[in-house]
Amino acid sequence: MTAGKQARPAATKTTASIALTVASFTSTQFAGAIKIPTLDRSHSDRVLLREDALRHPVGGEEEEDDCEADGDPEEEEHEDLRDREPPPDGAEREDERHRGDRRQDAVCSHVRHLGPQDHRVPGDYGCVARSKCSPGVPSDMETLLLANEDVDANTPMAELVAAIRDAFVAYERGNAQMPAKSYIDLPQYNGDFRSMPAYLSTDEWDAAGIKWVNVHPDNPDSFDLPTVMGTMIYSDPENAYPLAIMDGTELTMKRTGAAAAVATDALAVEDATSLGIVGAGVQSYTQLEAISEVRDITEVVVSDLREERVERFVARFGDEFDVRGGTISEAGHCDVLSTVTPVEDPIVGPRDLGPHTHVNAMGADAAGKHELADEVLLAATLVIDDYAQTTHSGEINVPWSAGTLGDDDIYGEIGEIVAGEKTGRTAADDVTVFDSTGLAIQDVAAAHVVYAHASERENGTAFGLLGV
Ligand SMILES: NC(=O)C1=CN([C@@H]2O[C@H](COP(=O)(O)OP(=O)(O)OC[C@H]3O[C@@H](n4cnc5c(N)ncnc54)[C@H](O)[C@@H]3O)[C@@H](O)[C@H]2O)C=CC1
Ligand SMILES: CC(=O)C(=O)O
Repeated sequence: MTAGKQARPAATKTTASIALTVASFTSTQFAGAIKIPTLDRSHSDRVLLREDALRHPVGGEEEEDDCEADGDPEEEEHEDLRDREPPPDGAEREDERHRGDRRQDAVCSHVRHLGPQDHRVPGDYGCVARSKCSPGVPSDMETLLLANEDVDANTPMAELVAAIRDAFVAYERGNAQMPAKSYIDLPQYNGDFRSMPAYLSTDEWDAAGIKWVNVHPDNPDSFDLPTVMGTMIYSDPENAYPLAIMDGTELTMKRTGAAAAVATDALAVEDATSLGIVGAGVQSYTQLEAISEVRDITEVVVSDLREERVERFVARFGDEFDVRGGTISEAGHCDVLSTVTPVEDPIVGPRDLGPHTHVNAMGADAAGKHELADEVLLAATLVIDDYAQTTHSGEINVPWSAGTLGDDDIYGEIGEIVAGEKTGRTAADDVTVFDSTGLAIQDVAAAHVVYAHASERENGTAFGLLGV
């Protein structure tokens, strides 16, 4: 065990969050974040637009009376397994979409550029959009339907990584409510459903929602569908209005990559330049996209049982990185390794890793899944995302249930590190492991980013879901 490693039992979790975790495996905590501006001026102040701050350096007090966004939040195009065309620029898609006039009034607002007193690190999103509308009787409210391409086009990765970091901090400080992920197991279909509700409050915004998501590993071969598909409902925490319904599939890919990036930033060697990926499926793409935001990755080694997946990955990133297929051990000897497979028998042993490799163990997110050999977990500085979820369904769930690995072997939660309560990698650390199960607060934070940009750019389709 690495010097300085400490136990991280559940009992040390903040009272509010652990109480909810233990008390409820059903979804009762709803509500979302970005505000319907017609209702409340103060709440609409919380819509955060990082790009605007990039256009207007911190320090200005300038105010504008419109909320047009002229930036493209994600220049980089992204492909998924289903060969979709890269999304057009969101601003250019406006004409293609139905849009209610009243929603334009509701969405539009006023952009206040942050002064120095507003600047904060981490998670500096820049400026704050707010409504110029007065509070009033709720009427003509509409819900924004955001399809896959809308989510993709409105999720700038650097901003998402910052938002996920903030979400981990909020959770650590007890400013989030997140029942543990609940599962509906469907062994007859080799799959399951999960419900993932959360509310979180950062220094500058609060947000809430729920993701309904599945894992069906046979889907690609049997139905030409992704293994993981999700639907996200993003609601106003103040009045519970459903602000948006968005594709949770793309959202999951992005926020899973962003979580790995936050952990990599905290735990990988500073000068990491190489990334290995084991499992070249849907989630693998955003591992590279996100991790390259926090380290100067130049070399990538990707490993998969299926050669066509490796080839596809190499084709996607070959122009940007020195990327090649390789063995698990070659991938594991990179500075950073992300494992994103659904295996139940470990495929990464101690000899497959370099002396200082940081491993993002992303694939194990259900009871029985297990990618890394127990020897790796026991020798590593082991960081988890959430005690209740990782002991139930994360990378450690199998050895923890067997008693092979105990609480004393867990160094801490990622929130403790990014909140500054525990140190990240030190010179004494060898292999580090981040055990990610995927937290609902990640989805809510990601939805917050998507909704802010999509509504600002008037992307998506607004419709009167509730008729109020
Ligand atoms: N931690 C988190 O937040 C999340 C975790 N996941 C989990 O990540 C895993 C991957 O998800 P997707 O990429 O969506 O699935 P996918 O089905 O698209 O990709 C999985 C890949 O793993 C490969 N693979 C399977 N066994 C392998 C082995 N022994 N060696 C090398 N490669 C192997 C498959 O050929 C496939 O290319 C799943 O277990 C999923 O449940 C998914 C989303 C979020
Ligand atoms: C699939 C899953 O468990 C997640 O999105 O966290």
